[in-house]
Amino acid sequence: MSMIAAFYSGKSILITGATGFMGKVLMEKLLRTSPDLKVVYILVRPKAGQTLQQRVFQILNSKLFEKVKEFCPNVHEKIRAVSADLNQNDFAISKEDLQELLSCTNIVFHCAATVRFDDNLRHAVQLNVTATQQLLLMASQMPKLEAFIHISTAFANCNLKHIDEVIYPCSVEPKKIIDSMEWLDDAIIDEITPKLIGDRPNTYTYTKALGEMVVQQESENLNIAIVRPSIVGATWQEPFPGWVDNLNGPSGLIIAAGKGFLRSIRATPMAVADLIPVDTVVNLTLAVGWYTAVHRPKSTLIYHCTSGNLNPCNWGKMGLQVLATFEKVPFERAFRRPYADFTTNNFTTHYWNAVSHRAPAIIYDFYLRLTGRKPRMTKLMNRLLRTISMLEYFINRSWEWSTYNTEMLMSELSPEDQRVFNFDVRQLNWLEYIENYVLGVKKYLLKEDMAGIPEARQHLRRLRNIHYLFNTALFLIVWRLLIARSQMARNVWFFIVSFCYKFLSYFRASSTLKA
Ligand SMILES: CCCCCCCCCCCCCCCCCCCCCCCCCCCCCC(=O)SCCNC(=O)CCNC(=O)[C@H](O)C(C)(C)COP(=O)(O)OP(=O)(O)OC[C@H]1O[C@@H](n2cnc3c(N)ncnc32)[C@H](O)[C@@H]1OP(=O)(O)O
Ligand SMILES: NC(=O)C1=CN([C@@H]2O[C@H](COP(=O)(O)OP(=O)(O)OC[C@H]3O[C@@H](n4cnc5c(N)ncnc54)[C@H](OP(=O)(O)O)[C@@H]3O)[C@@H](O)[C@H]2O)C=CC1
Repeated sequence: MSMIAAFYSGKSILITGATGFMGKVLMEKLLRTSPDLKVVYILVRPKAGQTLQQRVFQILNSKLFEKVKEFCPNVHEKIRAVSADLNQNDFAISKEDLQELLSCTNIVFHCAATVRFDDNLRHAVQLNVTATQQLLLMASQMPKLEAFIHISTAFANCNLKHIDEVIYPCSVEPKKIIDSMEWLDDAIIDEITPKLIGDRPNTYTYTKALGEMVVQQESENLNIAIVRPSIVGATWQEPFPGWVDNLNGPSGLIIAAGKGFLRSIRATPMAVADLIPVDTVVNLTLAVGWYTAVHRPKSTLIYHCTSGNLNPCNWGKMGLQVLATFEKVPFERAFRRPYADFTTNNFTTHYWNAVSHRAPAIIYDFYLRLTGRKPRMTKLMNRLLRTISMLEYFINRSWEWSTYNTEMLMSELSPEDQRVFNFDVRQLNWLEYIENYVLGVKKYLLKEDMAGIPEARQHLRRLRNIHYLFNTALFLIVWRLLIARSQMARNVWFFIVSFCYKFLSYFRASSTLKA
């Protein structure tokens, strides 16, 4: 019997961010391994014309939750969606709901965040810092609370090269930042943002670091732990391999490369790609919840959920495996044949952006215009290049994260728990994982059917022929222009023609002699 699964039985668990990528997998695993848990409260905001119930219904009826229904047939009854907006005062939770949450919750998993790299500081602070502070305040009023688990990111301190499982202070106190967001206007906030974030690349990593400081300040009153995942990718094993449902991290780039939009990227092939499967993160998080509640460590423990120091793999190897998988399972209706390469300096990056990204987009838009359709490729390409420029920071550097606490926790688990809540990334076979990841992107993100593979291959053959035809035509045009204008080009041309003629004559004569 798994001790961790048994621990969650009969418990009331509060999850924020349960509609997000990680939150869904966390909820699924909890319900599958501890079907006897009392209730999972999830804080959800109504969104895009959908009511709360519709959002939850959609999640519980998705492919991800198919397996859980075998173990927990009454899964709908176990989930209690509470209307809440973390951007609002007191989360805009009704009095009755708040009362229930305060009096019943045993464990809190705080996953909600804005993970956008381009968010303005005000919004990022509101969600990643102020909301965390408010949630901690709520937690301090929960008499039955056993543990509060905060999900941060391994990149919160990406301005450092070696990162330990400790909280590093930011130069300005979170309280001061929170206060200043209330009275500063947007223009001033935009102006001071670069100064505040300093050598971090974006508001996301900065506000996650501030969020950790807020957690630390509350750690005397509460039993808290922090989990810091690195780049979270598709599932490795559970509930099935390759599940992914958003474009964050590598997923969007896999689509862009598979559809032939992304042809080159400024990345360091030898840099460590610190990817971590989402089910590994969830297993560690649940184990941390158990350990924090049962063993009540004296100080707030931070757990790095990273792969680099235990089972490193670099971007070069991953990129090659992504391309190899496209050969086996091509994506449908590609714009160009998938091929992508790394560039390593400014000049080659600009050159390939112009030649491989912008020029084909302009030509295609010209073709769309000619055929009476609305041009869209240049806009899409500009967006892709903007996205890449924001991810570049993370694919051109390597970090070292120590994992003492994570390894200590692994050794504390029973063999059964090590199996059921496996977060030992040393067992991960990267090539197999990446292949499943690409397949998962095709199936669950692009919703493409495997039956369409022959047609996708046929389409790629057509693209190859168009490519050859285009290159030949381009060569002939350039050559014709050169011959018309340059004596040297004419001389080279006559030399080649006479050489070919002599070669053919010799070949014909020798075959006549042999005959
Ligand atoms: C298995 C990995 C191997 C790599 C495979 C890559 C391709 C293989 C090619 C072959 C080999 C050659 C090269 C290989 C090189 C390796 C490349 C590695 C890439 C991996 C990089 C990952 C780095 C991530 C680092 C994360 C560190 C921190 C981790 C965290 O803690 S947080 C989680 C991460 N957060 C994010 O990823 C958020 C990023 N997104 C944003 O900030 C925003 O969405 C935005 C990118 C700024 C865009 O904002 P916009 O307002 O412009 O638009 P919007 O969000 O509304 O979306 C617009 C359209 O763009 C689509 N889109 C959104 N996000 C992405 C994305 N990440 N990639 C691509 N496209 C994206 C979106 O869907 C919209 O589309 P539309 O609806 O059609 O318009
Ligand atoms: N994905 C990654 O690569 C990594 C993620 N992390 C961390 O993991 C955690 C989860 O990330 P992930 O699942 O990928 O992120 P997602 O963007 O997929 O999910 C974010 C969640 O937060 C919720 N949320 C956002 N704003 C509000 C709001 N105002 N009120 C209520 N809920 C809100 C979203 O709800 P809604 O559905 O309504 O938008 C969603 O459920 C975050 O703390 C992130 O920092 C750490 C390292 C890497």
